[in-house]
Amino acid sequence: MSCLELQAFSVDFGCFPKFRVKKGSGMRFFVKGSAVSSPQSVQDASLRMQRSKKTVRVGVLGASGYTGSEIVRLLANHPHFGITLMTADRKAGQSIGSVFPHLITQDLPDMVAIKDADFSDVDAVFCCLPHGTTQEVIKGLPKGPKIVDLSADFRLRNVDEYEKWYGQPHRAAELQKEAIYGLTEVSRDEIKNAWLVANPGCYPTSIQLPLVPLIKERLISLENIIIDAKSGVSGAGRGAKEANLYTEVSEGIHAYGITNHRHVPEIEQGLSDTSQCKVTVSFTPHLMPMSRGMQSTIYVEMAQGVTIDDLYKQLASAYEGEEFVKVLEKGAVPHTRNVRGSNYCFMNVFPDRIPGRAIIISVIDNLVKGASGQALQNLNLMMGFPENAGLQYQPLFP
Ligand SMILES: NC(=O)C1=CN([C@@H]2O[C@H](COP(=O)(O)OP(=O)(O)OC[C@H]3O[C@@H](n4cnc5c(N)ncnc54)[C@H](OP(=O)(O)O)[C@@H]3O)[C@@H](O)[C@H]2O)C=CC1
Ligand SMILES: CC(=O)N[C@@H](CCC(=O)OP(=O)(O)O)C(=O)O
Repeated sequence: MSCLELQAFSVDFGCFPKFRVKKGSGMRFFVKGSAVSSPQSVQDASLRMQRSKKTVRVGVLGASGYTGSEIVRLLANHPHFGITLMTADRKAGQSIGSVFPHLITQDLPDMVAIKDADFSDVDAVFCCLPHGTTQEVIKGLPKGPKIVDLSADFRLRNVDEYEKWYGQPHRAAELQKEAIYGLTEVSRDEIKNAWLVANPGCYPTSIQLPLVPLIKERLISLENIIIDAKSGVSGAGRGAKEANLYTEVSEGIHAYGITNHRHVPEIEQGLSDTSQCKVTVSFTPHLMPMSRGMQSTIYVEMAQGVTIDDLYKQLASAYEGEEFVKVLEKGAVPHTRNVRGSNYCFMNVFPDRIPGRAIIISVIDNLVKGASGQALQNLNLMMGFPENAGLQYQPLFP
């Protein structure tokens, strides 16, 4: 079968992706990116795709990492998004199943290096790369695909702040102006019209979701906000680091980034935008001996005359009708284990024993609502699909 015949064959089946002959690898047939041995199996795979009715071609950059693989897991049940491109760095050339055996049943293209990626076959991209690398990669992409960037590279509007906190100059300052900060429940309308969304960090997501509605209604003081936050180790990514060895993180917890964690400016940017004046916070993250999960315990002063009931009512009304943010019944304590593997944020507010103060607890799965789940929520909006498409996973328990 010639290339032309192949193309005609693909048009007959009227589905994506088009059959491609992999560059430099001789004549092989590729359907949904995976090598197949004969036109008959091409036909079978094509029919499978047609039956799946997926219409949006998605690229996952950094599929061999934790957030990238979580995107792959979530998209397995997505009604409209199908993966046509996956990239890796050290693991380029490998299949997703060989790098992540829990994904072995996924019929997907092998991962390629970004320099070998064919972006003509994608309508949307999830960029799951380390910050710094991301700016260069996104700057170099062809115009067209919508992009959700999971890294921190486009989150801070002020590029000088980026340089200060990330220790390197911003290398795509012109694109920064076009990026929309993607805290879905807060910026839904802007996200719908964006082409580049900066997905929030995991800590900033768990912190801003409860604080934004309270600050908006001026129910808490903007001073003395104290945040004690805890993260599972997957928050640090899959790359091997001595500090993340089992022996270093098990059977104990420790604080890190005290007074200088790079999520501080992101949290302060979001809270200052809400209040229209400069908000500063005390933020201390901790590493917990668990693979995923995040809790933020936030200590605030209530505004003059405000009661704990006012805070509770405001949170309940702000998130009434929201599928992924739940204010628990009064007195119920949010647990990270109750949101594991899901896109939920559970929160609640408690009176402190010191009059006038309140304690807010917010939990998420750092890899889902804190990263890939929220990223998918955002891309659903950007592509005009229901926000919950592919995200209706119940939490894993135990
Ligand atoms: N983990 C989390 O909970 C959260 C992470 N994030 C952010 O999401 C992004 C991804 O994080 P995560 O998945 O945890 O990270 P991982 O370290 O697990 O994965 C990083 C991915 O990027 C690839 N990669 C690394 N360096 C390069 C490079 N120079 N060029 C091209 N590809 C490269 C890796 O490929 P290979 O493995 O093949 O070398 C891998 O696929 C980061 O910016 C992170 O800060 C955001 C919110 C939460
Ligand atoms: C446990 C752990 O190390 N967590 C990471 C934060 C998670 C994350 O990846 O945040 P960004 O998207 O902003 O990079 C950290 O503290 O740097």
